[in-house]
Amino acid sequence: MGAEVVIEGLTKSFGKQAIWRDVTLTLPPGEVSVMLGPSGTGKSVFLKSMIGLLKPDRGKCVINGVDIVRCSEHKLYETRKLFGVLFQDGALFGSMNLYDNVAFPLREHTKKSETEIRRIVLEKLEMTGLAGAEKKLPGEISGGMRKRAGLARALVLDPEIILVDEPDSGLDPVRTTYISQLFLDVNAQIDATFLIVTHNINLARTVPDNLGMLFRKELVMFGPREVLLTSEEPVVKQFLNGRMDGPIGMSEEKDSATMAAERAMFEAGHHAGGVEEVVGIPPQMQPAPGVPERQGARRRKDRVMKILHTLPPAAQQGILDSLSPEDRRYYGIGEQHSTVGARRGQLPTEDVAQLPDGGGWREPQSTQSHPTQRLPRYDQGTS
Ligand SMILES: Nc1ncnc2c1ncn2[C@@H]1O[C@H](COP(=O)(O)OP(=O)(O)OP(=O)(O)O)[C@@H](O)[C@H]1O
Repeated sequence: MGAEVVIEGLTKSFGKQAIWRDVTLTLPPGEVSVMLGPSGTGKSVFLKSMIGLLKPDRGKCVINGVDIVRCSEHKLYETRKLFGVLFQDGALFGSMNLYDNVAFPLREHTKKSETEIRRIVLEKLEMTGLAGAEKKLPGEISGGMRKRAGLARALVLDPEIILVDEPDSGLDPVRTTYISQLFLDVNAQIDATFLIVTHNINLARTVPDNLGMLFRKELVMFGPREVLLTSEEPVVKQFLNGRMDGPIGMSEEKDSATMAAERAMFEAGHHAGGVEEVVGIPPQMQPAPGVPERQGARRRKDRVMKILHTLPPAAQQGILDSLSPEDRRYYGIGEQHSTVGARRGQLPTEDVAQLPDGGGWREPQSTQSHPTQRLPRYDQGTS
């Protein structure tokens, strides 16, 4: 199973320029999470901070009991081995063929024989759909293949956590969907914890278990996908619909005068961009046929069912709607709970979290106090 990553109060600035502050979230083990955010909000800085390539000013990032913000160089070096990172352009060595690129971490960080290295490299190339391409140079292949080769290389040391920086950059929407499918297939096969940073709306809507968003130098929200996909928070709605109408401006946050002037313009009929406003929760992409079931998805279902009553009503409804008849029986959800609105957004814990004895994913101690970080609490009878 992938490692859990617990981030608390993480804050980063460069000199006087604050990038983000007090970021608190937990990446649940083996689940796929996506961090959204307008350009320049520090998503890449966030990834680099998680692997200790940049040093946050304060806060914690704890992996397997090691806080990588404060640990020794030796511990940091050891903990980094848990990560596989897929950089935007694949970060391949241009002069090496794909085989040598993928073999590189094994030759650098292990004492494995060339026979063993060959077995691993060919397995990872196969897993990423690159069997037969081992002699190609990065310059001879498409952007999508370069990304898949970068992913193959990220996989050779059997990572527990995979970080992906803007997988869609330079890819068309179809290739972006193919690489998304690959992430889910790989997740199903190795059960690693994934964090993908992106501004791709389709990917955000259909791929992750959890969604977060950085804006105004803060984590606006982080929680189960259903929470952000049904959120009424203006910045989240604007971003997920790719429209001009909202707090996000051309280069950064809009001031209130600009926002009011633009609002008047849109109300007068000017197109705010984007297509029709997309509402609701599209089904999540699944591993391809023949690929094992995602263990992370199974644990995630248990986890969200336990915190269901703390989530906003629309998110509760979305989660209930996604349950199969077997799931409903397993969690003890009766027909009377098919409409959350009828219960004014309050599902009593005893009705929604009847996990069989000893079964189900145990929520880690550290996350119990913030199942959906930075969200207002919704268990106060909000209708
Ligand atoms: N090493 C650095 N030194 C100083 N400033 C930096 C450094 N790295 C990043 N920044 C600044 O941090 C801010 C956030 O950058 P970052 O690349 O993380 O944003 P992003 O959200 O990933 O953007 P995009 O979506 O456009 O890739 C930018 O203003 C950038 O100039």
